[in-house]
Amino acid sequence: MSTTMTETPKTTKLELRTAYGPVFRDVLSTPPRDCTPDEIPIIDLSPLYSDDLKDRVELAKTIKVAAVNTGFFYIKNHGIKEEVIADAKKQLLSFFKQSTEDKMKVTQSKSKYFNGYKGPRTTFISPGETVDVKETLGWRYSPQYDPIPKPLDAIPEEVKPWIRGEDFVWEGTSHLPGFKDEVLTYWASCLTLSRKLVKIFALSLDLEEDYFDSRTTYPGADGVFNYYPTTTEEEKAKNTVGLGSHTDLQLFTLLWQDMIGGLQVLNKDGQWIKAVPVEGTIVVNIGDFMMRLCNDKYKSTVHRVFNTSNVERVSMPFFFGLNFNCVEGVVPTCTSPENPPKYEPMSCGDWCQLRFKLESDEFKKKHGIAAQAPSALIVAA
Ligand SMILES: O=C(O)CCC(=O)C(=O)O
Ligand SMILES: [Fe+2]
Repeated sequence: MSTTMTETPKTTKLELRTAYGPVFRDVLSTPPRDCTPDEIPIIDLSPLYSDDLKDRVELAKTIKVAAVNTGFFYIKNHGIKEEVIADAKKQLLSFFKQSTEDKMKVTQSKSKYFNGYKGPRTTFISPGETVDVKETLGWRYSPQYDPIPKPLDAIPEEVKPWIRGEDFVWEGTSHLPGFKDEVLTYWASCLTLSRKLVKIFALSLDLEEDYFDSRTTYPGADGVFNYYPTTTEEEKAKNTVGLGSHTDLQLFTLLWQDMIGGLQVLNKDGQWIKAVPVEGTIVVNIGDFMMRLCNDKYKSTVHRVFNTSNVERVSMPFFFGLNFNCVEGVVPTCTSPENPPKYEPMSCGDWCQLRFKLESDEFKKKHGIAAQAPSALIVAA
């Protein structure tokens, strides 16, 4: 006897942290699989550099398709030189290979604005998963390093309180030859590319191409180095994350990842898919603030990292957003009487600050001891 039954796929609830409190997503229990080219396409960015508006509009259409679909895509021919990336990666390794004592010279506890070093297993981005195994070094926007020169005596008063870069990151790494120079060269290249790419995003949302230009003069431009050590057998058995499930906060992220793999993306069906490394590309993903601006038309996609390989993995994300003092709600082309704004205007700076603070407060609450001793291994999560 045979019976036909349609099996409903099993799902679990994934809790995500947002500045407004937890939200939940249904996730299929089927194991992660490689992404298809439709889900995370490789987009040739050459038209970004074309003088012909038609080319740029075509590119905007392609990006729009990816942005409404998974919210993740790879870019090739992006214009950032291979040697700039290689130098940054070399500096990343020279930083993380130091002794804990040397890394702690730039500990994030010295920072007012979440700059600096966070040791392994000291963050906890996803409430329902384990602590994050990764180590991180972060630095934020400083006008003196902007590739578009900014006379420091002409910074508008309303912008000043929102400048988040802090010099202790460069002072505490000055013993590493070429570090500041090569890291900032990479950061400046990411910033230049982002300012070009945001124009394409503007076109894709039927805005004037220069809509975001005046809104990104002193932008959110956070550089991060991530180092994922190998996970122990015990950690693997506990499904320990390199970096737990989260969305990024700003307009979009440029994410350079090495060839080790481990990045996973939650697709529209709630299936985890692997964003397999593609040589010569950078991953782009949409952040929460973009999703707010376009009234959910583009998705801020959940992603996470597992380093289950037997070697270290590194990545270099760059988070790009509006001027932190810029208060912005849903843009005019993304709302109508039938589609009223779902979000109140808010400054990008407040939005980021709210969530960073929430994450660090919750870590301290749940893992108080480890928070005081950042290099400590967490035994019970
Ligand atoms: O390491 C990666 O591939 C992803 C990093 C990431 O998602 C982040 O730092 O926000
Ligand atoms: Fe991320």
